[in-house]
Amino acid sequence: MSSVWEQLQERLPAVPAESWEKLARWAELMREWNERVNLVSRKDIDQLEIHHLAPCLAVTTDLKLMNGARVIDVGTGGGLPGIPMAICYPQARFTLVDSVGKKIRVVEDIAARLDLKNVEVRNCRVETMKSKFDFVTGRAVTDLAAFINWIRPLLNRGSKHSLANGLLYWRGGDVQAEAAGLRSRLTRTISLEERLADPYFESKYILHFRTEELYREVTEKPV
Ligand SMILES: C[S@@+](CC[C@H](N)C(=O)[O-])C[C@H]1O[C@@H](n2cnc3c(N)ncnc32)[C@H](O)[C@@H]1O
Repeated sequence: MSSVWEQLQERLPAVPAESWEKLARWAELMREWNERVNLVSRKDIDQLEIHHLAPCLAVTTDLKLMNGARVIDVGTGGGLPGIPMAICYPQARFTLVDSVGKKIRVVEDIAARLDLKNVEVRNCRVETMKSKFDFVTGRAVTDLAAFINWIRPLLNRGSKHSLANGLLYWRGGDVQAEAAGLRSRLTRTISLEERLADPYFESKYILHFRTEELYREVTEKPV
């Protein structure tokens, strides 16, 4: 049977070949830190590569970034999806934000030990951030309506990358029902089950909303 890394490489052909070595080193550092700080649930750490890394890497199939793209990972926790994305997109600049200092110090250490020069970390609540970004990413932070209200002011409009500037949110469950309760319309729904050819990811998605859609949450009156 092929190793977990061979499986990932087969399923994720858009991950640059030169990224895999750093991704393997990242997994070692995550396991080392997870002994001390709860970044990934202890019972799930054996499945780190499949359950946590693979869904973050799945975005590489759809998202191609131009040089100098700016991405903010909000509620990054132990650095997901921010660190794996920073490894795969060295041409882009990543800001990783979390309100919990203990987690941010881990992310800082991991980024330094991986020599990721395109990563900046911030220990703050996202609502206090002022800079502008092409993309916001988030995974398992809060419900979509609240998240959209926090992050909308951080987004630039534009469409020079393969996806229009906007929000990429990793979400499981009945996302169509949740999205139906929003005024922002989904721009694209990426099925992780399809991208990763694995039934474990049934009902798990990466949701893309272009920036303009997020303004519907505040500018349109309810019908
Ligand atoms: C469930 S964890 C998910 C962490 C990571 N994204 C992952 O997928 O493993 C949610 C994280 O969001 C952070 N968070 C929640 N609200 C936040 C806010 N307003 N600003 C910054 N971080 C926040 C929490 O501190 C926590 O680390």
